Amino acid sequence: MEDNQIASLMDHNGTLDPACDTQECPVKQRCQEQREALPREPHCVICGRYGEYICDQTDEDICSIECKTILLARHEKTKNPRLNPAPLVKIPTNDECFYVKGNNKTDLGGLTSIQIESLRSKIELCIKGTSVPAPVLSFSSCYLPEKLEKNLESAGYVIPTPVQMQAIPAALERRNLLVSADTGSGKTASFLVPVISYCSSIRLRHVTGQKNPLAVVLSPTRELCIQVEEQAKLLGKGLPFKTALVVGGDPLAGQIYRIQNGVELIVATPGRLIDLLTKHDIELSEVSILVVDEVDCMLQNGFRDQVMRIFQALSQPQALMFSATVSKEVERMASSMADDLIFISVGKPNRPSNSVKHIVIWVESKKKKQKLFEILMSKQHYNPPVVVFVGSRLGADVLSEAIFTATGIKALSIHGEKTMKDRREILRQFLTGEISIIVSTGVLGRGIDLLKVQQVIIFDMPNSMEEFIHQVGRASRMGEEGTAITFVNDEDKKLFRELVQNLKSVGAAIPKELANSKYLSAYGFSQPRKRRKYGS
Ligand SMILES: Nc1ncnc2c1ncn2[C@@H]1O[C@H](COP(=O)(O)OP(=O)(O)OP(=O)(O)O)[C@@H](O)[C@H]1O
Repeated sequence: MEDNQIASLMDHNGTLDPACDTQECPVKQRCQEQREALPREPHCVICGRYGEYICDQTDEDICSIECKTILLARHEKTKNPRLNPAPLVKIPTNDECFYVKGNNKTDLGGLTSIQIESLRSKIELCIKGTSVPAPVLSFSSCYLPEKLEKNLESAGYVIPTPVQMQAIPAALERRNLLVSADTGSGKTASFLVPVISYCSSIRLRHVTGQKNPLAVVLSPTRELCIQVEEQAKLLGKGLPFKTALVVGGDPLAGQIYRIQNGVELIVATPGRLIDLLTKHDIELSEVSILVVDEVDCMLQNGFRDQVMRIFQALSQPQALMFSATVSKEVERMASSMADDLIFISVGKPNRPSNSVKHIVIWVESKKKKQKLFEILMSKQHYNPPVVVFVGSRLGADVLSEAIFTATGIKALSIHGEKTMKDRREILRQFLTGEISIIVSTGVLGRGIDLLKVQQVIIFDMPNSMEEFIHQVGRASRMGEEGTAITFVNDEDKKLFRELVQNLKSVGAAIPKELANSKYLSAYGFSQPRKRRKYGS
């Protein structure tokens, strides 16, 4: 090894190697020679192994000369993106043939920095953070395991969506991310692709030993967890990638058994995961990625303490945080949780989806049912399958029965009081077209990919504009057109200001009762003042 290479690597104690005070232990040349990091030890910023050394030029933790070279090349590339990507390295595997460049790094796809900026602006990508990798135009530029690429293709994912173009390469570089993108824009695969890629590459490198979980996805509802786990299974098919679902309602024993038999990913609701960790011996010390889906909801009172407990129980995992609605407050909390965070936002943040046609109807509470029945019986306005959102569990049960009695259309209700078995069965019937109307509380409001939903009816306005945006988002996935019909009256006055702003931003008509409401100005929204002329 060159003297200057040795001199340019420092271990964390300021000596050459922490394992011995003498210079007998040579500096590790190759990343494969380095061991995995133990809890609370530094991680190599390139490959995630034990970050035994500090790079003298960047002050970052690295495990070997090899990773230092990649790190410096990466810095160089950010300064000069025209440089050629490093050559491909083929690594031998068991049943899986997959290629990595360096250590699963993405390349710049030959794009110049001007092209990168122009691409970002075309797909309305807004980035905050340092050394952000370039977006990719295809999944193949990410050097994913071959089988993962095939699975993406089989799932119909031909090209990445805008959020995937930027979030996947950044996550593959093991960066902490906060991502805000429209409902239905493909955020789930934005985190699952890097998770599956990371987990399977670790397993392919270390074929023996205990298979402790390597990644955790936290989601607020059981339905969402089920959906994420199903998508993870689909995309991870044929790879060394097993999943465990940890949610309330399903027997705990089965969940523990599955984890103890070796899984790569746990998809969990926070409460149930804490339950599992406190009462049972589940080893999470190897978890290197924590995904917090619906992060705005997860950092609110109620979930925040649980999420923070899980985060602190892990050893400095890479944090990937996603939602369609990310406020400044969430941005601040996320930055305090994760170092050197990249904030990616796609499109106009915190706005209802543009692909949804909005119809807002002013209707007094006691007339809402009648109005709903009229819509459901009108050939022109009823566009099944439909999700009707209401504010309470009882309301959901009562309304679903009333719909059947008044219109003859079978409707089922779904809410947190129903058993997991019932909730699964109702979703199954809905997805297979056996029933065309679901009346739901907020449980289906977030994330659930009700693929064929054409119409959402917001019967009761939710408590916040964020929830409204998520509920409306169920009507349109991947830019397909859908309709959201919202009932509004004076009982929703607290949301008038934000509602009007949001509706204006997507060009929706505003009912005159809402536009002229005294509560608009009472809650701080007023018409622009006429300019007064001075001096005449
Ligand atoms: N690259 C892609 N090509 C084609 N379809 C895709 C692609 N990525 C995702 N999809 C599909 O788009 C739909 C919406 O994706 P997804 O559920 O991940 O949206 P989301 O952004 O998480 O929405 P929400 O905020 O509502 O949770 C899904 O049916 C998914 O299978």
